[in-house]
Amino acid sequence: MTAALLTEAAPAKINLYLHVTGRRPDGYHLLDSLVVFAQAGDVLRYEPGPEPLHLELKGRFGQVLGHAAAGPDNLVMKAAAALRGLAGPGADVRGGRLVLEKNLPVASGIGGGSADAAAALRLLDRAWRIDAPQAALLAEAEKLGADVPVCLLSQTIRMEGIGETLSPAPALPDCGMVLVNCGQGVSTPDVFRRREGGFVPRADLPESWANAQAMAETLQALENSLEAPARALCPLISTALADIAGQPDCLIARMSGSGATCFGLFPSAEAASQAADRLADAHNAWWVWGGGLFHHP
Ligand SMILES: C[C@](O)(CO)[C@H](O)COP(=O)(O)OP(=O)(O)OC[C@H]1O[C@@H](n2ccc(N)nc2=O)[C@H](O)[C@@H]1O
Ligand SMILES: Nc1ncnc2c1ncn2[C@@H]1O[C@H](COP(=O)(O)OP(=O)(O)OP(=O)(O)O)[C@@H](O)[C@H]1O
Repeated sequence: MTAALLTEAAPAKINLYLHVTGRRPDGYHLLDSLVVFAQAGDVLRYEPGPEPLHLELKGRFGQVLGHAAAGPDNLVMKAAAALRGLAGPGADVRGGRLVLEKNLPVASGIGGGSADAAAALRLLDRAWRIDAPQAALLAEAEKLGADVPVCLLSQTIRMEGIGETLSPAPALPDCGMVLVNCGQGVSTPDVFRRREGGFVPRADLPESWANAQAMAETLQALENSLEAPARALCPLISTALADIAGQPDCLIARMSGSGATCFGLFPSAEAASQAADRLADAHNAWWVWGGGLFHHP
């Protein structure tokens, strides 16, 4: 198998809006969200070999997860273990080295760990010749985390239920995106626990938008229901949102997922990249990225 086939992108997930629409008896929250993926992401590589499967962490945020985090608790290794259970007689399950280039901040609302788990499912399904049906991969993804099914597909999609109900999204216009993370990890369960107030209805979306401006107008009327509790835990979210919104050409600034990463939408990838350069100059310890959306090959 060529190197290209043994490499998988794990793009960042961004919730353009996120409504908490209800709560299940087991405590999990029902959501309605428009999910897109950015060209920013982690990268997973696999070198098959005779030794037991193991994981190495590289990249700016590899250290944050720490050495111990390359063990069985890493979502990549959990995904590999789940995939072994799907292997039929024609499969060629091997050991070897997985290398995770961790470019995305950890516990940051852009699904880094979920994207890594999804990338591991896609990559090892191919490399080990398991060729599992997509429904079987989605079922394993669901067990690994609420965001893993959407990350398995890594395409613009509407996400409902607790994350498992995926349906086609409106056609997106061309646009650019800036991502800003202040460096403070935010725990997803803590943010859900701190949420106050009632539930928010499912959004009413058009079939498509004529341009990024029109999409931003729709999003202005929607919300991220987790933004208030996340701001209470991490006040720098408010600074990040104000700084993104203050950039020329910014159409809207919002928080993704359970935070703390915030995004801004721009009319083009170029405008986003210029805004990112300015934001990075102003906050050189923060993680800042600007560019286009990820389109699944
Ligand atoms: C906030 C989002 O990022 C939006 O895309 C996701 O819903 C969170 O997805 P995730 O990080 O993969 O979440 P999981 O690892 O499955 O769950 C972490 C914790 O978040 C809470 N949780 C998560 C998803 C959900 N729909 N309702 C919840 O209440 C639960 O307390 C759960 O124990
Ligand atoms: N490969 C991984 N990358 C990042 N975190 C991982 C990984 N494997 C396990 N984890 C654990 O998962 C926790 C959540 O990290 P992650 O980066 O996925 O959160 P998040 O960006 O808030 O995700 P979401 O948007 O899905 O809520 C981390 O605190 C970490 O301990």
